[in-house]
Amino acid sequence: KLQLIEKLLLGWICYIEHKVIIVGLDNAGKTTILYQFLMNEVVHTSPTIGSNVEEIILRKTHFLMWDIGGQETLRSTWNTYYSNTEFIILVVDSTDRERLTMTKEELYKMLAHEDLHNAALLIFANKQDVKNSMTTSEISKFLTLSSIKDHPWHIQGCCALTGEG
Ligand SMILES: Nc1nc2c(ncn2[C@@H]2O[C@H](COP(=O)(O)OP(=O)(O)OP(=O)(O)O)[C@@H](O)[C@H]2O)c(=O)[nH]1
Ligand SMILES: [Mg+2]
Repeated sequence: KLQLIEKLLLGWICYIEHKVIIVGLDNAGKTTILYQFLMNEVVHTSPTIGSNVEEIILRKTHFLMWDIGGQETLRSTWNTYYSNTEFIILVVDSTDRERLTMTKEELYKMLAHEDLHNAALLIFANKQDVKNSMTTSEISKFLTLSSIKDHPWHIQGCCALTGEG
C-alpha cells in the first residue's frame, strides 16, 4: 500500500510538464503537426510569427509544446526557447531538397547549444504524401544522423495532413 508521501510524489511526477520545442524551416509543417497532435484535425495555418504553445497530455504525461516560427528572421530567436527543453522535434519538409543543407546547419547549431545538451531529438520527415518526396533514409543520410552520439534521436516519416506517422 502506498504511503501518502509516495502518492503525493507520484501525482507530482505525473503532473510535471515536459517541455518540447518544435523547430524547422518555414513551411515545414510545424504548426500543422502541433494541431494534428492536439485535435486530430488539419487547421488552416499562416506563417507563425513568434510561437504557439499548447499543452498536450499523452498517457497521463503532460507535454508543453512550443511551435516556433521558422522564417529566416525568426531563427535567431530559437535559442530563447531552449532552456529546460527535454525534447526537440525537428520538422523537415521532405519535398524541399534545396533547403535541406540549411536544415542541417540549423540542426547542428542547435545540438551544440549548451541549453539543449540533455535534449532528445525527434525528426519528422513530413509531407510523405507528396510524390517524389525524399525518404526518411535519404534525409537521415543527408543529415548524417548516425554521427549524432551525444543526443538520443529518432527519425520518423509522417504526413501532418492525415496524421500518419
Ligand atoms: N502535402 C502536405 N502539405 C503539408 C503537410 N504538412 C503541412 N503541409 C502544408 O504546408 C504548409 C505549411 O504548413 P505550416 O504548418 O504552416 O508550416 P510551419 O512549419 O508552421 O511554417 P512557419 O510557421 O512559417 O515556420 C501548409 O500549407 C500546410 O497545409 C503534409 O504532410 N503534406
Ligand atoms: Mg507555423
